[in-house]
Amino acid sequence: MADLTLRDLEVRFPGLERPALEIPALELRSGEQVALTGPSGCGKTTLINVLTGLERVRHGHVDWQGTDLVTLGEGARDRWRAANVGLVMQDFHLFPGLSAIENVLLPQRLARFRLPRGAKEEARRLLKRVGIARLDQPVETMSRGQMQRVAVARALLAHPGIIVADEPTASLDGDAGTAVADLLTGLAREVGATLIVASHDPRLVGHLGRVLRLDGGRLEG
Ligand SMILES: Nc1ncnc2c1ncn2[C@@H]1O[C@H](COP(=O)(O)OP(=O)(O)OP(=O)(O)O)[C@@H](O)[C@H]1O
Repeated sequence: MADLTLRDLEVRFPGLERPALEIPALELRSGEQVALTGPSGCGKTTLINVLTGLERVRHGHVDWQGTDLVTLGEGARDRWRAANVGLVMQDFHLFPGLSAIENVLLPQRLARFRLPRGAKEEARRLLKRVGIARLDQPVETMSRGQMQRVAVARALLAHPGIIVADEPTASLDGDAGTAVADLLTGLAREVGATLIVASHDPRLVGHLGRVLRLDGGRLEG
């Protein structure tokens, strides 16, 4: 579903002497589970933004199964991301005032005129799968671990071939972090999605089949 071929990638930002990212070649197999680690400022978030089409690339190729994100304009990248990528962020990005199930459904509500058939049933199933019992509970009354589990359910609703998480357990304590780490890896495996996780968390990195280390914008090893 989601083979990646990355070539000659170079990302520069104004004010930085060296490229923020410089990766001659990288390949991921469909269904692979990959951790992205490295010291602060090494380029993890930039690489995630490149792989999900959030950051426009001017130099190189970012080819997901024949779709080179470098050739797409912003609108086309947004549509590609909505169809192919489930995102989980460190600080959840949930909407306060909406319930758990409304948060799971929100991206589909915004992307389409009306909810696709079966979306509500799938949202209920996913919330149960991630261990959320009160589907109508307003998210701002939930624990941080519960909030992240709602965000994991939301990321999976459109059945993405690629799941990308940026420090998904960084703001969670012991058991909550372990639960989210187990869910992300277990669910990605269940649906056959490629999983890419930027993380320092050994609870999570230890679960992933492959570890990519960035240092100064370059991959080590
Ligand atoms: N929009 C931008 N403009 C200028 N410099 C940027 C921009 N975004 C990132 N950078 C710089 O690029 C480098 C890589 O940043 P990035 O956020 O990808 O690192 P990171 O590995 O995710 O760090 P952290 O672990 O602290 O989140 C840093 O030197 C950062 O200051």
